[in-house]
Amino acid sequence: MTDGLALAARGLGKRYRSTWALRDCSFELPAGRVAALVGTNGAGKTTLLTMIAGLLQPTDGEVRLPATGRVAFVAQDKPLYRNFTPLDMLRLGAKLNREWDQVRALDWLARFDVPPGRPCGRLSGGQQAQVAFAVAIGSRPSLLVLDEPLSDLDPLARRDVVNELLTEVADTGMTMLMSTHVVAELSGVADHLLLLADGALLMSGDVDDLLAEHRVYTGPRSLQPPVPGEVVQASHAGGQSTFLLCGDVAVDEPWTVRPATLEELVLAKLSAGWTVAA
Ligand SMILES: Nc1ncnc2c1ncn2[C@@H]1O[C@H](COP(=O)(O)OP(=O)(O)OP(=O)(O)O)[C@@H](O)[C@H]1O
Repeated sequence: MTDGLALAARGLGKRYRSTWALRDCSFELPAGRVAALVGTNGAGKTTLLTMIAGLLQPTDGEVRLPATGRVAFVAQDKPLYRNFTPLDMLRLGAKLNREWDQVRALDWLARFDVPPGRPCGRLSGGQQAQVAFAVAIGSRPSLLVLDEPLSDLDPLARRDVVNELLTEVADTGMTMLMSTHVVAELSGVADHLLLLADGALLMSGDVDDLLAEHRVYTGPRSLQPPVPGEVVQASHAGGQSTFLLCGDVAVDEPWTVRPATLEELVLAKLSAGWTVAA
């Protein structure tokens, strides 16, 4: 496996009976990145993350991790032992992991005001999520894999958890891969993107590179874009046309050109993916 990678997937696929949940998925994730796995419902996000965590056997292909790589996985339903207290969960984490950072795990519980001695079954959904994060952080992973990590949290807790996770990445050099379908939450958070639709990888790469490759052209209504390039999305309203193109070419008035936002790019790619699949 190439140095500097946190993860490489090659031809990865998973079939449930006759249906492929994920097919021919190949990508590399550089170490130290905050990567977002974005996709529609049923796109195959959980399937992919579970295979990366080693909890699900691929039908095809493989996941490669560095020899010293340690993966922590926080599943979407964040399973905990209901009768265990958060402190019990940390004790269990310390027993089950070769490396364990009790200070970081306790800090996480304290930071989010989780009562350390109350059974997990009597904690709120958001507090239970924080216990799962504390256990994952305590295990000192080189790759932290989070499936819809923010779904149980209120807007303030979402912001705080994202900030704390980014601090962990900066402090420890770990890589983070998190799934979401809330594209608006990614801006300023993710620096790497994996986009899935209908079991296929539509796009992957550094966010800055992907944004640099795409432009939005707006001008008078026209069936064709004003410059050459792959049309990711075209829309026409009134007397005006807008094209999101893969390519960056100067354009003459009355056309204007501007960079695409991450949200525009993701939504355009997902709509195009669905059109192709239909
Ligand atoms: N155990 C299973 N048996 C059969 N089919 C499954 C199983 N798990 C998932 N699938 C199917 O595989 C596809 C991908 O599911 P997956 O849960 O990976 O998607 P997802 O992107 O995580 O979806 P969501 O955003 O709704 O959580 C779906 O069509 C789903 O119905």
